[in-house]
Amino acid sequence: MTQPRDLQTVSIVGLGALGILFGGQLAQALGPEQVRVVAGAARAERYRQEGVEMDGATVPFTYLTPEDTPAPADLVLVCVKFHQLEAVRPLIASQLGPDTLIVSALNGISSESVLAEWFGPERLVYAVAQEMDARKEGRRLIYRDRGQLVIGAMTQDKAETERVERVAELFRRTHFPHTVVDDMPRRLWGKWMLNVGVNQTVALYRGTFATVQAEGEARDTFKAAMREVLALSAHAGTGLTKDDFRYWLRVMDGLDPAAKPSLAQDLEAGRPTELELFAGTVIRLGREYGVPTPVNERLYAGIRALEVQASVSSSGTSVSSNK
Ligand SMILES: NC(=O)C1=CN([C@@H]2O[C@H](COP(=O)(O)OP(=O)(O)OC[C@H]3O[C@@H](n4cnc5c(N)ncnc54)[C@H](OP(=O)(O)O)[C@@H]3O)[C@@H](O)[C@H]2O)C=CC1
Ligand SMILES: CC(C)(CO)C(=O)C(=O)O
Repeated sequence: MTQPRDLQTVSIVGLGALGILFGGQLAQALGPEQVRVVAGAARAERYRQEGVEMDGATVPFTYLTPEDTPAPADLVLVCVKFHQLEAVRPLIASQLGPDTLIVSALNGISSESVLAEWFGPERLVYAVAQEMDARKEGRRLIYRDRGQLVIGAMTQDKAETERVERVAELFRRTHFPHTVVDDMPRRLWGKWMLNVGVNQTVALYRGTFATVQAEGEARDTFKAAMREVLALSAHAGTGLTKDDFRYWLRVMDGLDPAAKPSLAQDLEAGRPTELELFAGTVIRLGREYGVPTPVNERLYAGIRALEVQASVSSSGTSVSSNK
């Protein structure tokens, strides 16, 4: 049997904060021809005209549409928001050859299962994006910390471990910041626990990371929302412990106090948020396992109300474009 070749070409789907952050680092190491950004015709044309900027320079990507894709990619890195996943399904499909792998940088515990259902579980390498504070403003990436992608196998399956190793080899070769872990289900749930706490609390309090880094009501809410995920984890068999809780608290305390998590960025910009991925999922799982989730219910209601306010105040203007 022939071994799949080393990963050489990467297609980025979703050129936002993480797409630029990750794609920019890969393009620097692999060269612009090897790192392609895939989009529909109108978006691709905008990117070709305007480009995107990281660290004060235009990132030299190759921009493709599904129609002008010359050959499949070795790896597709998915960097859209969860509610944009359905719209980019054909873009991802257009990059796939027999051995193409898919990594999802999305937050939450759902995107990989959706992608596995669409494209086959044998393509997936699970990942968690952590320790960055990135946002896209116009064509520019703004960040203080680059963070890293943590990858790992969800099962003991040898084929899955080999897939993880193929991606790890690419990351080592390109000096891409990453860690390979052997407890990926816990990592996925741990990062989700952090997002449930920090993304939602900062959004509700209309603050920054500083809002939850200081002792007080907001930090208490942040921790209480995370504790509900800890309780769910015992039922889901993902084994989050108090040590995980403390680890993710330290990760959050290390973020730029002046920056904001992605959900707060979306709310402020009047864009749809990933609320369903966070409180929406906590509440649903709470009902399933018989675990009370009052803090997430409060966060859900509060953020929904702010979303309605934001869409009313921006009515008449388009809040997001899927073209
Ligand atoms: N920002 C962060 O620091 C972190 C984010 N995450 C997670 O990573 C994921 C991505 O977040 P983030 O990078 O912040 O999101 P952004 O909103 O910055 O980026 C998403 C990008 O997807 C593009 N897009 C939307 N719809 C389409 C479409 N139909 N076709 C092609 N492109 C499309 C948009 O491009 P355009 O701008 O051209 O419209 C947009 O910029 C989320 O799940 C988030 O929770 C995880 C860790 C950290
Ligand atoms: C917590 C954080 C900032 C990751 O570093 C994040 O995941 C987000 O902004 O969605």
